[in-house]
Amino acid sequence: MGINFRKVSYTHAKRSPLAHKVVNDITFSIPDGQFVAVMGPSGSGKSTLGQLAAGLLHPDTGTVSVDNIPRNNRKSRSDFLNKVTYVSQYPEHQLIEETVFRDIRYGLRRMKYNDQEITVKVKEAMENVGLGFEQYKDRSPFQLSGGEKKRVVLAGAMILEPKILILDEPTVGLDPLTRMKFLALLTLLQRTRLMTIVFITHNLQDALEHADRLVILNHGQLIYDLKITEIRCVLEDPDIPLSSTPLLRLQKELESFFRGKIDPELVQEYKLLTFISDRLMRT
Ligand SMILES: Nc1ncnc2c1ncn2[C@@H]1O[C@H](COP(=O)(O)OP(=O)(O)OP(=O)(O)O)[C@@H](O)[C@H]1O
Repeated sequence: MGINFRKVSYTHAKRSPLAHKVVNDITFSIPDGQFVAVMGPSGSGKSTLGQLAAGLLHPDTGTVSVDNIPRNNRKSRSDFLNKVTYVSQYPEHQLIEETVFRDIRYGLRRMKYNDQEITVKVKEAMENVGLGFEQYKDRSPFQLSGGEKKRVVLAGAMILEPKILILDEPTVGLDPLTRMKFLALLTLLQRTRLMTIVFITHNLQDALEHADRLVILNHGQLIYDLKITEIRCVLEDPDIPLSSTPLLRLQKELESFFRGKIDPELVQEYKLLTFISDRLMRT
């Protein structure tokens, strides 16, 4: 199940002199519950790939399906769209209501929640992205800063608890603490609710610390598809001038204490943290 791309191509501005193929013959799958980081140079087609995965764009050739439901089937399109939530890198494209509260609850309107339940959910979603409920609920989302707008949109996406969450550069504009908390929340959602996360980013450290897999695009083609554990070996090669992330440095430190006991899989943050807490409990 999960997301499936089969020989997918997409051209923006078709039938115009500016037409160019932005996604070129991509085939790949994302299983349920995987956290995939998508990286690549500016203009390489990451957002377009994200919008194709979310069903917002229709491929020129090839098929995109979610849980075996194809995007191009009229009858099943709403089933496809209900499974996926996309958060644009431009939050103003997704703000619609007059207050923060109403904007965040917008997606819940067709679900069967009473007012009290909605308030609890909105409050929790706002707190998860560092927006104080009382401070922000009645403000206009259009009069917030860029980072605050982004947090409103993220809260509105996460409140829906979609099966698949596609985030286009979600941490840009967030302060470091909110960014860390937000990424930890994503990891928690992935683990506890088996949410599939597609995380488009320019931040290698975020990808290394939170994703299971890194997909790299260039000129609309998928040029690398790597497990994060494989990348770690490269980062540790002294001949390659890449500095290790804090997580990798911490792991190295631990290896000196627990020689031979650190599994390479522990590079995934939650596993490393579980390992550390287990050890602390026993000492
Ligand atoms: N609506 C559009 N009409 C025409 N061209 C577009 C449109 N949207 C994107 N493009 C072009 O398609 C190419 C890929 O854009 P896309 O936004 O997918 O790249 P990206 O990898 O996400 O870039 P960035 O990292 O800068 O956000 C770019 O050359 C862009 O100019």
